[in-house]
Amino acid sequence: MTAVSKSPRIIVALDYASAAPALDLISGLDPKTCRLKVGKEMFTRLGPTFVEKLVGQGFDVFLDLKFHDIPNTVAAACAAAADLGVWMVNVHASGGRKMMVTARERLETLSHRPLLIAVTVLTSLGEKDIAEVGFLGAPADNVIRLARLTHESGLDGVVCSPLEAAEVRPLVGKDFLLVTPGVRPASAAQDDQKRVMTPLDALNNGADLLVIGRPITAADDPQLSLNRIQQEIAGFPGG
Ligand SMILES: O=c1ccn([C@@H]2O[C@H](COP(=O)(O)O)[C@@H](O)[C@H]2O)c(=O)[nH]1
Repeated sequence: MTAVSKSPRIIVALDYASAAPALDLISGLDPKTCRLKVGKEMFTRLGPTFVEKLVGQGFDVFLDLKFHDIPNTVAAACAAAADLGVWMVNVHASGGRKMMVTARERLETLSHRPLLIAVTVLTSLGEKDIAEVGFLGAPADNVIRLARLTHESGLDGVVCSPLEAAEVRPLVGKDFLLVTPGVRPASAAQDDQKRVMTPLDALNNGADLLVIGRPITAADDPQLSLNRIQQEIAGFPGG
């Protein structure tokens, strides 16, 4: 497992329909004070060139494409992501041990090896949702099971909700990254997220990195909204 700096703790999820508003926001950001996430929407619209542009500006870029396929396909996709110079990539833990191990081993052959993490249970899913797709138990039970599997597979961390961070932490040690979307300042709308916590509560509960999108990107003044979140966590080590 690669030791990683947990600071800056905020990863801004750039979920925009075009490059212009994203670049407008980024123009006021400092790579030393926040990281960026490119997800399915922007990657599908703008492709690898957009990702390389952000990397070229000095940002740690989390390419959040949540690969889920047979081991060979996922490993090749992770290697393609690594070629873009990104800081972190992810897969779905439910793709299984062989898939995660194959992806990790493939990345280990490369000169630039991004961090590799796995999604446990999407933060938009609640108890009823996961029962409907056939998962037994509460969301936290499934997060714990998949976090253990991810840890055993030698990955660098997991995506989970901040609600589960305290239960997962003792099972995986301090260096295993807990990357948490489902983060909402107290005044923000919950949107389609079901398992949420405020930024400061998330860190106090054991989250390492906070993925925050709409509370920043959909705000009237995104920069102000980000500044407020940064102030909220400023007293937390590395915040
Ligand atoms: O379980 C997950 C995994 C990924 N995400 C992604 O994080 C951001 C959250 O955006 P908000 O606007 O702050 O809700 C988004 O890009 C998701 O694709 C997640 O929310 N939950």
